[in-house]
Amino acid sequence: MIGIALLVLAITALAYAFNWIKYWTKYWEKKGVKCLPAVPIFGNCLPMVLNKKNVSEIMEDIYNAFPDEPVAGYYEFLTPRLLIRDNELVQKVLVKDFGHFVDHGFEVDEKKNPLDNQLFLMTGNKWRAFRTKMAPLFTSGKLKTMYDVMNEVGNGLLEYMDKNKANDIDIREAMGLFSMDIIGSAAFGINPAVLKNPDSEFRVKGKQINDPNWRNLIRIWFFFAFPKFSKKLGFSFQPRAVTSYFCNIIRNAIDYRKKNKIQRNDFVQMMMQLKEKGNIELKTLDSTDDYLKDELNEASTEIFEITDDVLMAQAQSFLIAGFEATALLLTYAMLEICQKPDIQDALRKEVLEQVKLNGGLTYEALKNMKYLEQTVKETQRIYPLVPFLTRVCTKSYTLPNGFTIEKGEYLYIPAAAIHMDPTFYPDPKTFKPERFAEQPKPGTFLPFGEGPRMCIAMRYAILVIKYGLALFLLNYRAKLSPSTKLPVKFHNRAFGNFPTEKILFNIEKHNEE
Ligand code: HEM
Repeated sequence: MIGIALLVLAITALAYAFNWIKYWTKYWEKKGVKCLPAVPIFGNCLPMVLNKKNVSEIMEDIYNAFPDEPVAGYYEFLTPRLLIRDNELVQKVLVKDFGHFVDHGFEVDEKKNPLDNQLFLMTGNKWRAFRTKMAPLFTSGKLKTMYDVMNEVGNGLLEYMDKNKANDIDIREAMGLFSMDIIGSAAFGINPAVLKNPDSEFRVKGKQINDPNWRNLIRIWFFFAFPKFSKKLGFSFQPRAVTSYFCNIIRNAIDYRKKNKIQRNDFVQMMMQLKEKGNIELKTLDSTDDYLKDELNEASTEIFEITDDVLMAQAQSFLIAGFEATALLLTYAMLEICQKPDIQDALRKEVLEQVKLNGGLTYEALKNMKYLEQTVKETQRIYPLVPFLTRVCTKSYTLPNGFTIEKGEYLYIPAAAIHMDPTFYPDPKTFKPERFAEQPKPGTFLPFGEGPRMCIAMRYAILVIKYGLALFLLNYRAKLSPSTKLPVKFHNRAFGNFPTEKILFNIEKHNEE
């Protein structure tokens, strides 16, 4: 008898689950939004799970399937997301009508995981208050001060290259070490010196953060696929063991400065100053913050407490963001210029000219390197490290065609697919830095996002990348090692563009040619 009851219960539960899944995989069809067929449970992500396609390719398929639609439907496993296709609509969502799409749409439990209390994951007015206070870290004045420290790390990169020049050099490894030393020294005054000690614990832990192992993959999949459920499960956005290691290092740096009364114009200093204030009052905006100008009208007197935890969350997220993103971009830029000697020559010519005009590889010299800047942009177009932007609708919004995006619906902006659209970038697969001699159309170039929520550290990242490339080109010529497997393949199961194999190159010092 009990057996039969259990069987009936199980069948009923299965029927409910099946109906629920069916309901969700028809979400967009019911709203009249076109989409490619979705598989129960996996939505449109089955090719990613089966290691057949990465997320950029899946989104590109949907983007290309509906060329006349402003939006298309996408299912991230069981979560329906709206893909914004039309570039004018992209611009509205990110900039003009930002007030309807303020948040990134990740669900975190800050009480369980205090380190998730970071700017990228913050929402609403709290985000606005912290963004306003943190933006001044990246003004030209601050970047110039950081640049002096970067120059010291540059010597470390040259020593590393000299030491390894007889062998194949793993570009990602070299650029990863360089990026770590730069962010550690320039923003935190830590000097990890990983270029000298590539096997140090600092480097090993740093590498673990984005390692596409199963544990990391499942945690991140959950965040994207089941945002509310992952919050209930208390998942942390970053691997906890690694983040607590970096928190300890930052805490020690702060204590050391306090004890020895050391002052530096960097991120740690700004954190210490904020902490002394005790809270942030959200009334108006700093004049140095150029991203939030549209929002200036809204005066408010909300007060946000600045706890140790909230500062530590910002600090460790900055440190971690500084490790990998800049390193990968440098890697892909090198990959392209290694294969195109004419571009490499033109870049070196510009670097030499500017160094001569400015009396060295100065901040001003870098600012004037326009072809180098175009090369960085073209690299980001082809290899956007964040292949799609996320938003959640925070206030319902009606499109010109009458379709309404409801509050709480999740949105994706398929940056990688837009970057490969021949309407905006003719011959999109070919690497042509000159195409950026003209400004791209609004809403078509999104490597750092756009609008008030765009990458806060964009100018810092571009500075590091330009500096790393210029310094390298000034001293070395590079070509790909015959051991590098082309075309470079990317991890299908990760949410960023991570190469699956080493990209190796060989270098020659210019004065030795
Ligand atoms: C090449 C390097 C980098 C790339 C390509 C990149 C890209 C991005 C993108 C696409 C976003 C989301 C923008 C949006 O939703 O519109 C973002 C946000 C953010 N990035 Fe970066 N980033 C880079 C480096 C960095 C670095 C070095 C830091 C810290 C030092 C950093 C800190 C942040 C923060 C805090 C946010 C959240 C901003 C907010 O929500 O207000 N990024 N970044």
